[in-house]
Order: sequence, then structure tokens, then C-alpha cells
Amino acid sequence: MQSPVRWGILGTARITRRVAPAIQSAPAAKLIAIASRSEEKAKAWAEKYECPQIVESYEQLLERDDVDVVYIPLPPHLHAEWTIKAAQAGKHVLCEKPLALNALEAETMVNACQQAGVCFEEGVMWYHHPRATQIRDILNQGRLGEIRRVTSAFSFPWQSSVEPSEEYRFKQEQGGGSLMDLGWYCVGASLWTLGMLPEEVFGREVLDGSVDESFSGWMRFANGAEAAFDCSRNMTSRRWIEIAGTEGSIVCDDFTRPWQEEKTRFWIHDAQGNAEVVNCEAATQETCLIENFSQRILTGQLDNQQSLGLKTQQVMDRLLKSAKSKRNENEF
Ligand SMILES: NC(=O)C1=CN([C@@H]2O[C@H](COP(=O)(O)OP(=O)(O)OC[C@H]3O[C@@H](n4cnc5c(N)ncnc54)[C@H](OP(=O)(O)O)[C@@H]3O)[C@@H](O)[C@H]2O)C=CC1
Ligand SMILES: O=C1CO[C@H](CO)[C@@H](O)[C@@H]1O
Repeated sequence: MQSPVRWGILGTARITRRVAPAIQSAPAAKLIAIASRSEEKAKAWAEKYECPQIVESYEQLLERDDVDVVYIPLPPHLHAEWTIKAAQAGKHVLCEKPLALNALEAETMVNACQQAGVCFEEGVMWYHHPRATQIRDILNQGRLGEIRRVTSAFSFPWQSSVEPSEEYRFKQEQGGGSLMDLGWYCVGASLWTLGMLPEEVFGREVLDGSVDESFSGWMRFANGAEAAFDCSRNMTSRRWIEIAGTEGSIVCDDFTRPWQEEKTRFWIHDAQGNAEVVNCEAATQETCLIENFSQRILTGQLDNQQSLGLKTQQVMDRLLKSAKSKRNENEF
């Protein structure tokens, strides 16, 4: 495939305000077209982000020969349908988190991409930031000893211009809830750190209507390590992770969205209690994701079966099942 990789976007989602400039600025990527259900929205969007083409429907975007990869930032209940259609149209797919409503759907998506010979990636961005590489290097060097525990939190007080009745995050059937929206990052970070699926999981939810407003989870791994997290859309803003080993720990206070400027950093605490600040290379995580995925497409790295997104979704199912099993426990 020729560089740059040519990108199309399905829908004028809010998150595109961060991803469109990333496609424009990543050296290996080029923004070709936006598709929307509304011509008016597409026109306004294309003008704002200097996108050369607008397309009247998602189907028409998938039919275009000048698009190599599609970005799918639709509500989660539409991810499987459009990922499979895109793969069948021969397009590589960057699909937003949560990948799907459940693991079965996510497996179908990954399999469709595998069969079509296209690359598949999830929209979690921090994995692609240079800080993640620095943390991985420290883990690989064994500076923390054996990793015993990963603890993480992602919460914020929900505010949006969107009417709650229109918001997918409040609808269970559309893939809403704090676990799917925010806990996704904590579960993904735990699997990213420990490199395996948990043997045992335990989940507890605080329900608001049909979805969890807050969720606490715990996982135990075959090597004895544990991971614990909490997430909420009704709490102050918290986005931190701690990776604790037998000889030291790493703490990172903004793991889901590294500061874009020189402020991005993390701390290493040694066994004596000394703390070292590690300052990281400044980078925009959205651009890192777009560039990395474009490079993966250019170099034909087609293996999707080890997708961290798929594993995260498998753990989501188990956590939700655990929480649901306790729903009626306190009823008399
Ligand atoms: N990786 C990250 O950092 C982030 C990821 N996300 C993820 O991105 C995805 C999009 O989130 P967000 O930006 O809040 O999405 P929005 O609700 O802002 O937009 C979703 C878009 O999907 C299109 N759409 C198609 N069908 C429907 C439908 N039935 N109902 C509503 N919208 C529809 C619309 O585009 P149109 O009308 O133009 O066709 C709409 O603009 C989610 O999966 C979310 O979890 C969100 C924020 C950050
Ligand atoms: O993925 C996401 C990143 O964080 C947001 C909150 O700040 C979420 O709502 C969103 O879906």
C-alpha cells in the first residue's frame, strides 16, 4: 500500500474533534472523507476540519476506492455492524471503545477483519503514547520486581450538551454504563500491564436506571497478581493508575489522557520510598494512535487475533455477569 494511508470517518461524533486533527497531522495518514446521516452536519464538519469530501451515507463511504481505512466512532451498539461491513468492503478498521455490546460480537468483528485480510484496532489512545513505551521498558527491565497489583481509577462528573435521553452512555441496549465507557480503560490497562487474562473476576455496580453509574472491579491472575479498579460518571475527575511490584511501583496520574505538553510524566517509587519523576516525550496521543495504525497498515501487520480490545471485552462480560449475579442479593 502507498503512503499516506487514506482515511474516512463514519459519523460526526464529538470525539472526532480530537481525531480529525490527528489524521490531518500524522505523516502516514490523510483525511479523505466524512460520512454523516445528515448532509448539513457533514458540510459543517468538513468545513471545520478541512475535509475534502462529504459522503451522504456510511454505505457510500465504504464503496469508495480512495478510502483505505475507516474510523468508526459510532455509539457502541453500531460498532459490530459497521466494522463487519467495512471489513467486507476491504477497509481496515479503527473502531472506538467499547468494541461491542459483548465478547461474542467483538469476536465476530475481529474474525471478519481477519477473514477479509484487513487490520483491526481499538480506539484506546494512551497505549500508543511514548509514555506507554517508557513504562513498558521499565516493566521489562524488572525495575519493579514482580508485579503484584495494578490499581486504577477513572471517574468524572458527567456534563454534556446532549440531552440525557439522547445519550447512548445512559442506555444499556446501546452499550452504555460507566464500566463500558470508563472502566474499559482500567480493565485494558490491567491486561496491558500483566499480559494475561484473569482467572477470577468480581464486579459490583451502583445502578442508575438500566446502567451502572459507578462500578468497582477486582481481578486475580494466574501468577497471583491482582488488579482492582473503580469508575464512575458521578464523581470528581480521576484518571490514575498504580503498578506495584515487589521492589517498586509506578504511579501515573493522567493515564487515560497524557498531558500533551511537557507536563506528561509518571513517578517511580523504589523500595526505600524514594520517588523519581520521569518526564516523558511530549506527544499528542491521538496522533500517535493514527500514525501507529497507519504504519501497521503500510507494513501489512494483519494479525488481529491478539487484540487487547477483544480481551478487554471478554473481561467486561465476566465483570458484568458478576455484578448482575448480586443484584437481588439484598432483597428480602
Ligand atoms: N478513545 C477516546 O478517547 C474516546 C472514545 N469515545 C468513543 O467514541 C464513540 C463515540 O462517542 P461520542 O463522540 O460521544 O459519540 P457522539 O454521540 O458524539 O456521536 C456519535 C455519532 O454516531 C452517529 N450515529 C449513527 N447512528 C447513531 C444513532 N443511532 N444514535 C446516535 N448517533 C448515531 C452520529 O453521526 P452522524 O449523525 O453524523 O451520522 C453521531 O454524531 C463511543 O464509542 C465512545 O465510547 C468517546 C470519547 C473519547
Ligand atoms: O472514552 C472516553 C474518554 O473519556 C470520556 C470522559 O472524559 C468518556 O466519556 C469517553 O467515552
